[in-house]
Order: sequence, then C-alpha cells, then structure tokens
Amino acid sequence: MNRRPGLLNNQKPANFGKTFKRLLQYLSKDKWIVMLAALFAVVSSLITVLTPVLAGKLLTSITDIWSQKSVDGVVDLFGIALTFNEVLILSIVTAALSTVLNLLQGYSLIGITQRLTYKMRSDLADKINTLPLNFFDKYKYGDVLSRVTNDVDTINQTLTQSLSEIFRSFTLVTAILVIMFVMRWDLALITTASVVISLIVAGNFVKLSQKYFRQAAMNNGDMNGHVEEVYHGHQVVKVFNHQKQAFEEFNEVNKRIYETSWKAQFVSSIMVPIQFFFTNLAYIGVAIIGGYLLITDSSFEVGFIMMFIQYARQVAQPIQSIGQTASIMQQTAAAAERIFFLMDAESETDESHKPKMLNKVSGHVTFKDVHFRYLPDTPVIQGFNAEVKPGQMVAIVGPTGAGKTTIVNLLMRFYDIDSGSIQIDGVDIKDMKREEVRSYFGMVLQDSWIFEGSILDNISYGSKDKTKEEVEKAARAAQTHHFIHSLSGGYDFNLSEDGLNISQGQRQLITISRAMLADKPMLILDEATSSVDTRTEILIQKAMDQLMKGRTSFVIAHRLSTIKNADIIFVMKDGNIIEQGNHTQLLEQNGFYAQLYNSQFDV
Ligand SMILES: Nc1ncnc2c1ncn2[C@@H]1O[C@H](COP(=O)(O)OP(=O)(O)OP(=O)(O)O)[C@@H](O)[C@H]1O
Repeated sequence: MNRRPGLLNNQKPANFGKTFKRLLQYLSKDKWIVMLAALFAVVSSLITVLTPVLAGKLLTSITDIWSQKSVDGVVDLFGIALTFNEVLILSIVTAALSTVLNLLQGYSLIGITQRLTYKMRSDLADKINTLPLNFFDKYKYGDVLSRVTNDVDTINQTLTQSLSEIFRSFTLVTAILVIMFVMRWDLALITTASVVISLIVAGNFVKLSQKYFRQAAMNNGDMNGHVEEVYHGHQVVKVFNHQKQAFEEFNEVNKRIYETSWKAQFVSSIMVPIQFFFTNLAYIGVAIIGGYLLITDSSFEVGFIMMFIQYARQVAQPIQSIGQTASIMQQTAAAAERIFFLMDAESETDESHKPKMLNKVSGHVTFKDVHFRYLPDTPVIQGFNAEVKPGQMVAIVGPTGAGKTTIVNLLMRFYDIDSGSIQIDGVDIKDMKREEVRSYFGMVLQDSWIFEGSILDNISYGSKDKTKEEVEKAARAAQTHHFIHSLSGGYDFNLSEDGLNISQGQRQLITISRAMLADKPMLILDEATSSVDTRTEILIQKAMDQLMKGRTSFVIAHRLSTIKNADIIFVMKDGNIIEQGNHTQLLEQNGFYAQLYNSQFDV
C-alpha cells in the first residue's frame, strides 16, 4: 500500500515558530503594507465594536421618550425622529467606513500573498535546477514537484485568510473584553467564563475529531493504494483470479473509512451546538442579572443590557475564529516547512567561474582508474580504465546491475566520481562546467521523451535556432521523414503527452531525429529492449547507424547488430571492464562475453 511517511510528507510542522518566522521574513519587503493592512483591520474591528454602543444608545433614548409619554401622555415624535436620524447617520457612516477599510485590507493582503507565492515558486524553480541528481535518488520527483504546486498553493490560500483573521480577531477580543470589564466587571466575568468553558470543551472535541480525521485520512490512503494497485494491475488481477480477494480487501478498507469518517464528522458536528449552549447560558446569566439591576438600580439603562448581551455574543465568535485560524496556520507552516526543506537542500557546487575549456571536440575519451559509489558503503565502479578514440563506436554490454548506466551518468557528469579521472580530448571533465560537458553529447534513451506539441517542436527541442529545412533534413537522415509525411499535417501534427498517439518505434525515430538535428560530437544511445515490428526495427537501425557516423558513440547495447558492428565492446561486470575488444576477438577469447552472448542472443 502506498503510505509514504517521512519529512517531505509531514502534516504538522516540526517547529511552528521558526518556520512561521522564516515565512514572515519572506514578507519583509512588504512589511509596510502588512502593517497598513493590520491597521485597516484594527480600525475596522474597532468600528464593529462600537455598533452595540450605538444600538444601546438608540434603545435607551427611545425608552426615555416613551417613559416621558407615560408621564405627560404625549409622544415626542420629533425627539424620536431626531435620535433616530443621529444614530442612523452615524451607523451608516461607520458601516461604510468599516467596509472600505475591510476592502483595503483584503486588497493589500492579497497583493502581498501573491507576491510571496510568486517569489517562492521562482526560488523553488531555481533551486530544483541546481539540485544534484542524487537528491532525486532520495526523494521522488512527485514529492518535489508537489512542493512547487500543492504546498505553495496551500500558502497562497491560507495566508491571506489567516493574517486578516488574526488581526481582526485579536483586536475584537481585546477591545470587547476591555469595554465589558470597564463597564461591568461582574457581567463581563460571566461572559468570559462561559466562553472559556466552551473553548475548553471544544478543544477536547477538536482533539478527538482530529484523531478520527487522521485515521480516516490513513484509511483513505489505503484505499487509494488499493485501488491503484488493483486497477493498474487489472489484467494481472484477472489472470490470477484474484478478483474475489481484491473485492474483500476493498470492502474491508471501505468499512474502515465509513466507521472513522462517521466518528470524525459526528464529533466535529456536535462541537458547534455545544458552544452555542454555553454562549446561551451566558446570555441568560447576563439577562437575569441585568434585569435584576434594572429593577433595583434606577441609574441602570435598558440599552446598557442590550449592549452587553450583544458584546457577549460578539466576543465568542472571534475567540472561536482564533482557534480555527490556529489550525489553518498549522497547515500553512507545515507547507512552508516542506518548501524550506527543499530550499535548504544542498545544491550542486557553483561553477560559474569556470571558463570554457574546449573549442572543437574530436571525441577522444579516457577513463583513468575511476571509482564511484552512489551510497557511502556500496562501491559501484571500482578502478574503471578505458580509452575511446575519436569517432569510435563503443558498445557497453554486461549483465543487469553491472554499471553500464552508471558509466554513462559519470561521463555526462550527472554524478561526480570519487577518484580517478574522466577526460574529453585530454581535459578532465571536472575542470569543465557541467553544461559544457553535456553540450558535447546527444542522447537517445530507451524511454523516448516526447512532450505535447507539434512534431517540429519535438524534433527541434534544444535546437531552436534551426530552420524547418534543417529539421526536415535531419528527419530524412534519421529515416523519419516518410512516416511524418504520412501523418495529417506532417511536421505540424500534434503529439499528445508522452507521444501516445504514435507508436513506440515512431517515438524513437523522432528522438533519433532530435539527436541528429542537435549534431553533437559525441553520442549516448541506450537501446530500447522492447520489441518493435521488424520494419521499424530496420528503420531505427539505419537511423542509428546514420546518426553515429563520425561521432564517438557509447551504446548500451541490446541489439545483436549493434554489438557486431561496434569498434570496441566493453564487457562490464560488477563495475569493471572484464573484457574488451571487437565482437570476433571477444568470441575467440571464449570468456565471459562469449558466455553472455551465447545465452542472451541464443545463437
Ligand atoms: N541512484 C542509485 N542509487 C543507488 N544505487 C544505484 C543507483 N543507480 C544504480 N545503482 C546501483 O548501481 C549498480 C549499477 O547500476 P546500473 O544502473 O549502472 O546498472 P546497469 O548495468 O545499467 O543495469 P541494467 O542493465 O539493469 O540497466 C547497481 O547495483 C544498482 O543497484
């Protein structure tokens, strides 16, 4: 099942404070705008706090006028209208001002977040370009890519909301509590107590529901893994008559999801009514004591009670919101931590100071006592020595795991060797920039790399300066023109992602044309092992022969024809060349090659 723990997949930040501080440092350029947004939030929240005062004032004035009527028998309509107008105008002005401030705050925070995520994406892209290949041996590409997409997106979505909510909620809570305690500390105490109790109860429910949510998420992961396994290997499942067992496994996981999700949803759904219960208790308390004070204390105003009840209601909401925002900020920090982990990974050493070493490359390659290991305690290449003359075609053969791909990786400087040297035309590749080394090689790999776009774009990938005529010439030389011509639109025919709308052999022909057009002095060919039809195989062989003409070529060989035609064959075993020579010489030796050849090619 596909459950993959590890630092890159953590849901909770290991160090919330440190990560959030670093995230805020990203905002340092915009710190004045952040402060302005905070100011907007504070002022608009203070205005919200004033609303109950206005409403209370209105009610007190109306009851005053009304009680006067009971004495005089006359209603002072003019007085009511005047009070109404005053309060109404003030209410409209404050509401409008609060809306404008909220808009300004939203506008500035959105700008800040977008700039922050834009910069994070660019920084991550720069970083990924400098990561050494062995980083990707440890971490999956999907994981790394998800930093650029999902995690940056999480920050994008949560940061604006969290920042604005934190500014707003803290101001509201502080202001309301201050007002309440200044007005009547005893009533304020009742309200605060109810909020605190409701928060404690809610906190326990949150913990419980989080436990069930986590279990549900794990069960969902199991379900994904199961579905992926079974449907990916659909045919295998059928061939081995495994459907019944697969179905039972599915039902078992499905049942677990049902149970844990039910508990998680139920526990989280009863949280709100419970909080309401405690808040309502506070209203009742304030109303009873307020009513009593109104009767017993003549200086007590009815509007005051109303105002207080409104504050009691208002204070609970931002406190709950702070709780929710804290959990959102945890997600933000977890995402930021995963991003920073990638940003802190060790980059390839900087080589910008290195000058260009070769002007014209003839393709003379020597390996001198090369040692290399991917993992500290597992030597892979041990004392590899070889010399390849310009224009020679080298076939590298050997059993699986012998180190054939590794030699190619070292030659292209995808990895740096531990000791010894690899030289091109007498210059150690360590003294060249990696890009310089790679610029001398054309590559055709087993997995034809095709992207969505026209055939023309696919062939001219990496050689954008070439004309359409040159592309066509390369395709002709690579035996590809004929097939391209038969497609609707010819060179403009649109290839789907991974080139799935053409055959495997045709995809290979396109990549051969690409290497032909790039016209590099040296070549690396990793021959495809999977079979294509005989006609295409002949075409590919012809194309490869044409491509290799006049270039030093390293072929990880699987085809009999390639091996027979090679100028020199390196027979590799356990990271070393154990035999070398041409096909006839090696067969005459009757050693490992002869054994391998006879078993593999069944001659
Ligand atoms: N990225 C890596 N990290 C750790 N070990 C690796 C890595 N790549 C290859 N190896 C190990 O190095 C050894 C040589 O592998 P390599 O891929 O060069 O063999 P190969 O001859 O190309 O095999 P095949 O014919 O199966 O492609 C193997 O034991 C392999 O397990």
